[in-house]
Amino acid sequence: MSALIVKQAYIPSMLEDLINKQYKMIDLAEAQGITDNEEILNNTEIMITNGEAKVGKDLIDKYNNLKLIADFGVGYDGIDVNYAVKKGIKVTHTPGVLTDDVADLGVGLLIALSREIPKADKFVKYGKWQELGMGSFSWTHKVSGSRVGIVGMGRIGSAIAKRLSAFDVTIGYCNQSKVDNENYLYFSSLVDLASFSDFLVVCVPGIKENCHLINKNVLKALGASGALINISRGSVVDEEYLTGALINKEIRGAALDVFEHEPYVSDKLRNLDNVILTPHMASATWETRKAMAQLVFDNVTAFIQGKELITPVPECFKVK
Ligand SMILES: NC(=O)c1ccc[n+]([C@@H]2O[C@H](COP(=O)([O-])OP(=O)(O)OC[C@H]3O[C@@H](n4cnc5c(N)ncnc54)[C@H](O)[C@@H]3O)[C@@H](O)[C@H]2O)c1
Ligand SMILES: O=C(O)[C@H](O)[C@H](O)COP(=O)(O)O
Repeated sequence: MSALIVKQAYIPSMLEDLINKQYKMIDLAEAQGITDNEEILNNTEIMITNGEAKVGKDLIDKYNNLKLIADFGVGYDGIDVNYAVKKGIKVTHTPGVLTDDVADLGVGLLIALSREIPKADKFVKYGKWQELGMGSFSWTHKVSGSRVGIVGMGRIGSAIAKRLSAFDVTIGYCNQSKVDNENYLYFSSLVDLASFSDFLVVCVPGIKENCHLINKNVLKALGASGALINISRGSVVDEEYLTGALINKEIRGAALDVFEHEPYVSDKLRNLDNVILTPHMASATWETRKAMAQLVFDNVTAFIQGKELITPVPECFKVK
């Protein structure tokens, strides 16, 4: 008999279909992933979840026979990976297959923010151009040749740097280690990187250590001509301070795909016109979601067949 699988949190139906075709999966997502059913708690070997869903010690301890937690997503900040690994439970995620999409959106947001594309679109659609005439839309800011600071030069950060290099920008970055590219300027201080940057693009994981990494000091250093782009995790940015900084024009603007209390976004932030807000959709294309679903399925299958896992969460860098 195949291993018992629980669906702990939201995953797309294409992944459910893949799993259900071959295995038996119990849907606990609607009950917020919690059950008291002894049979499920004693027999579940595989949990499928997403990286933001809370899979902490208490939940892990409820399962007596859990062997694999398969995360639909590259980020695994919701999962207590250290505790799972201590208990001999393996964790997999979906790195790589979503890198292009997240980088594409990051670059798209940067350009849309700087050239004020959403505002310009509304200006034409709502008849303002016809009403006010030629030259009535205010000038925007240039992207080509600017200075871009990447916070976290991993898979996604590097893909953003590569794309932006075609715009002749100067790339600076902070990372846990220097990368092998002499064209990129390494900064050991995030405040110095922010001072250097016209655009600061956040690409680090939402681990505890990175909570409010982008804080008052960093935003002050970014300054009135600087803009923030965040496509990583909402927890990395002090959203309350950022909102004030945007209101007071301490920074020029922000483009955010992720928020501290998703899906809640404060009225203050939503009402600003120097922000672009998207609903955590950086990896949400049909093509990428299909590849992510397949990778979760392949990891589950490798586990069931006793083969090496395809994309285990790296042992060297765990959420504490
Ligand atoms: N918006 C979305 O839908 C979406 C989609 C995919 C990924 N993400 C987020 O993007 C994150 C990055 O993904 P990735 O595949 O590039 O991961 P990655 O592990 O390849 O890269 C992360 C990089 O951040 C660096 N880093 C970590 N903490 C740092 C710090 N304090 N200062 C400087 N550098 C630091 C690491 O050295 C690493 O190079 C994920 O963890 C996830 O949270 C968001
Ligand atoms: O970490 C990730 O991979 C992303 O945040 C993930 O792709 C987003 O998934 P969602 O929250 O849209 O289900």
